[in-house]
Amino acid sequence: MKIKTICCIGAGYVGGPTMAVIAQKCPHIKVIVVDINESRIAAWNDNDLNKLPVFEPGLDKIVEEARGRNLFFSTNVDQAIDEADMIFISVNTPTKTYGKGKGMAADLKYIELCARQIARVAKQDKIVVEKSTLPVRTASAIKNILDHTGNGVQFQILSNPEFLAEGTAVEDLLMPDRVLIGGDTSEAGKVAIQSLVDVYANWIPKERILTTNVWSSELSKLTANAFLAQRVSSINAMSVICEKTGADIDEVSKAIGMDSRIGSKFLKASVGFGGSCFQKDILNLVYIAKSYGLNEVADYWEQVIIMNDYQKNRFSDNIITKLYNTVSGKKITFLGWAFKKDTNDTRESPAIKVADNLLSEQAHIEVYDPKVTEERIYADLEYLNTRTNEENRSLLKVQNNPYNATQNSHAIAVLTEWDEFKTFDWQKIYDNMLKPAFVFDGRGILNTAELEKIGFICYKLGSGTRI
Ligand SMILES: NC(=O)c1ccc[n+]([C@@H]2O[C@H](COP(=O)([O-])OP(=O)(O)OC[C@H]3O[C@@H](n4cnc5c(N)ncnc54)[C@H](O)[C@@H]3O)[C@@H](O)[C@H]2O)c1
Ligand SMILES: O=c1ccn([C@@H]2O[C@H](COP(=O)(O)OP(=O)(O)O[C@H]3O[C@H](CO)[C@@H](O)[C@H](O)[C@H]3O)[C@@H](O)[C@H]2O)c(=O)[nH]1
Repeated sequence: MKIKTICCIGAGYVGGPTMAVIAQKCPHIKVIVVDINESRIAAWNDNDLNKLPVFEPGLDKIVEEARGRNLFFSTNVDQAIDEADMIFISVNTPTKTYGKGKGMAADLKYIELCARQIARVAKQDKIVVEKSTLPVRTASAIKNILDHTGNGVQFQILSNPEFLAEGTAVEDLLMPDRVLIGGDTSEAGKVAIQSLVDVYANWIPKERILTTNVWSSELSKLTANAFLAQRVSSINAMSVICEKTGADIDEVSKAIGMDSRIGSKFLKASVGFGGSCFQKDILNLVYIAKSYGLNEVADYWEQVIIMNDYQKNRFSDNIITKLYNTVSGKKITFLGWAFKKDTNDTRESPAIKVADNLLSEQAHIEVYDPKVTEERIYADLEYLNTRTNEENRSLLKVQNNPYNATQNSHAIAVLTEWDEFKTFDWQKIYDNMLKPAFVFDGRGILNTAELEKIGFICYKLGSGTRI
């Protein structure tokens, strides 16, 4: 079946960039991205490309090229469903915050709402593609809803998990390591799989398009994230041993990463992993394992999260200890709030937990992040519910200039690895700080030897006493 019109429900960090790239690479396909969030859609349609709701290097150019030609953003979900031959579901699947599975299972209510809406609206056969990350076997629930509440039309369900990482979304979409498509093994299922293969084949070499059964595809997404997060927790577990022994985590990473069986990627020690996916997906995996009675498997994966929490708390504890066991009334500057560089996304960013810990010790924090807005930072703190909004606003200030943010500070904490931090005038920063001036590099990006020459007292995560 040749696809003429695609609809994507959910214009977020995945739906927006993914559909923009499909539209750019497939000018013969009309792509309509819909969302119930009106302000988000308005931002996707804004003439000022700096106002796109997702910041990703290179995305503005792609949107500029395709928008209005064959890429459209709209709030009219029904119309887009009706028009499309293929519907991607790319809505959020956060961790449940209520009821059974609270704090562990994925909340599938938005997925179910989409399925019910598709069933109600569709008057012709459709291919429904799971783009959201979902627990294994969700496709059967979607199929059930579609078949029982639909208008008698035929639906094929495909799983096509997204592997893009934020900050490199465009690159990842243009040249993915692989595209994974899972579908039914029936004849109709094979036709549906081929239709989606044909879409991607417009720019992706065929050998990189992998097809599997639907359950393998769903489970591969959770598995990939669990393995990636496990590597970060593993290297972070070694970082504390480095600090105790005088080994250096960057040297250890390089030494083990050159072993081709291990590989060099995802071995950068940090203040902890963040982002909307790793924690959510591992908790989901742990929940799935427990639901099958596989407690040892659940405990194994849960340890990845426990280690990550330890790393964030250890970082704030260390700041308190080094600042003579009290940060009360002291100004600490945060460089970075985003969960990684080159994104404005702050979901599960380690900066949030580190800030919360320090604010509970009555520290005064000033934050500088080149892309994250002030409202976002306050919203992140408010969500924790540790103290009132007014208290957060009086203890934490947001600055749009790093030199103002560091003025009269006792200490600087690097929470995100933004490249520009390396290019600051560190002498000027030092001159305007209180002494002794401390730097806590939670991302291992600064040249601590140079900073020490200036006079800073440096803590670099994973770097022990120098012999
Ligand atoms: N963020 C990533 O880097 C990433 C990467 C791979 C996979 N994923 C997965 O992709 C999915 C989406 O993630 P995201 O980061 O894009 O989320 P997001 O929160 O940025 O976007 C989801 C969008 O869906 C919209 N939505 C929810 N219910 C809707 C409905 N019924 N009708 C129309 N719109 C609706 C929301 O308003 C929101 O704008 C999740 O399952 C996530 O795990 C995310
Ligand atoms: O060596 C490393 C690599 C990453 N991180 C941290 O780990 C987190 C996640 O980083 P990354 O995986 O690069 O970004 P995400 O956008 O969260 O992407 C992950 O999650 C997505 C959502 O499921 C998947 O699609 C991607 O394949 C997967 O990499 C960030 O806080 C990073 O700073 C480290 O601390 N050290």
